[in-house]
Amino acid sequence: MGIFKIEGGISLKGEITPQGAKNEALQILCAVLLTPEKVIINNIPDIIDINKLITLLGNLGVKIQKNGHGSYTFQADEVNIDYLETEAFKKEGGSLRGSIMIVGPLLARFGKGYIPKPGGDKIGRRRLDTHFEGFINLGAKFRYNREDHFYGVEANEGLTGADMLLDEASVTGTANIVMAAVLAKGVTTVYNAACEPYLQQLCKMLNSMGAKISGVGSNLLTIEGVTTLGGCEHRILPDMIEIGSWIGLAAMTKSEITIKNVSWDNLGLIPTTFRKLGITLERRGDDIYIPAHVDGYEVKTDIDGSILTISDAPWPGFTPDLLSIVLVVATQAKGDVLIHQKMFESRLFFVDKLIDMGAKIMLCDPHRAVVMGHDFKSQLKATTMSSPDIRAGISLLIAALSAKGTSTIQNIEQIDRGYEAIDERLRAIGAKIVRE
Ligand SMILES: CC(=O)N[C@H]1[C@@H](OP(=O)(O)OP(=O)(O)OC[C@H]2O[C@@H](n3ccc(=O)[nH]c3=O)[C@H](O)[C@@H]2O)O[C@H](CO)[C@@H](O)[C@@H]1O
Ligand SMILES: C=C(OP(=O)(O)O)C(=O)O
Repeated sequence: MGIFKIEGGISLKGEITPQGAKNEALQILCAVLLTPEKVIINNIPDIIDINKLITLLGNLGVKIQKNGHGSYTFQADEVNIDYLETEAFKKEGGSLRGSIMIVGPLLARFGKGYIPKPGGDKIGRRRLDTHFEGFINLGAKFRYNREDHFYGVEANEGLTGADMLLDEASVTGTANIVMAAVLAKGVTTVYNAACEPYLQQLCKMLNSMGAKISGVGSNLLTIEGVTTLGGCEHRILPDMIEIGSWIGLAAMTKSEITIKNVSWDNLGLIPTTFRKLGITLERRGDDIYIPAHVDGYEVKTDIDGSILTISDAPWPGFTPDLLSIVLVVATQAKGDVLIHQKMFESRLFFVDKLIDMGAKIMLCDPHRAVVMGHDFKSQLKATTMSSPDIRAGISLLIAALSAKGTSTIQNIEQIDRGYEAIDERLRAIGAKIVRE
């Protein structure tokens, strides 16, 4: 397993361009299974999770052609559905969270879809009930093999549209159900649908392939089933979680950074939330300019003077994937912040490492931590740490870049899962980071 050695306490300067969005790309790649025609996808990030999914599509018989950096053509005209029954699939298929979204398209097009219990971050319980309840509503039969944690759905007679109210606004669950419903007979309505830009992009892509989805961007989707879908060309949005990571990095290292081509209109509450921490962000065209915060940043309290709380919520609420980054940035703010991670119960435990580095954090319970900012009066101290999940990993990396001395981060595959060539890109703006 690789490590990063990071010499901290150095201000960075320059421009950084976000990669394509990991969580959108996972949905979009699964959607290529819905048509025998060619689908061109641009701005695909070159990261471990995405490359694993591309390999999985290849193993299923999808023809894959690389057109250039981040651009691929896929053609699923000879899908080998029997691959789903192989030992190789049982081993590989569950190695990332995103692979769960092959089930909806396969069920819709071939009448069956199987998946081993998917992997992804160990950040708490990650149920799949919403996905499978959705498929059952469309007429599929559910099979679960408890021994080897193998899930399956079958619909020999095809799928039929239905009205459904999801038990929670699951991101991958909504994507899976939508991809099944586009080829079902009749009309499906999905209420309490997730509506992140990832899903809006998926629906736009499916509509450009001939699907009939309305309500895109809302929590009520109406899907009129069609019999076939055709090819298309799609471009993935910049990764909003990466953008948030760079905002946090800039503030915490007092760096002047411009984040290029961020697609502002798709950032939701992200700029507002960082501004609540006292961080200055300027919109320059479609870029974000962050000046060097030489005098630090001061947390804004609520109107009544009570302590600022930053919590996650389904879109258009603040994404849970940025709370670890907000937390690390708060360790150097002037003022206190309560971080409330509502969705996942094991995502805050990494604060132990920040406490070791000298941060003032009180973990109240698995969901809540109070951070008392140092206002740069005390610098974090370098240490050796291991990254438990992708976003904790980047947060620890940001902490290391701001800390005094040389830190070591182990288990960097966690970071590489979601951030493309992160060491190279950070070196380009002046970071002292080495991969060993
Ligand atoms: C590959 C991918 O796209 N992964 C993202 C996706 O995961 P994923 O699609 O797996 O996450 P879900 O949206 O299904 O749910 C995430 C967690 O939040 C809980 N929950 C969800 C909805 C809700 O209204 N209330 C609620 O409590 C669920 O029980 C679960 O524990 O969405 C998560 C939530 O934004 C993100 O952290 C992940 O990065
Ligand atoms: C939790 C995440 O990813 P995954 O759902 O793939 O584990 C994430 O992107 O922050």
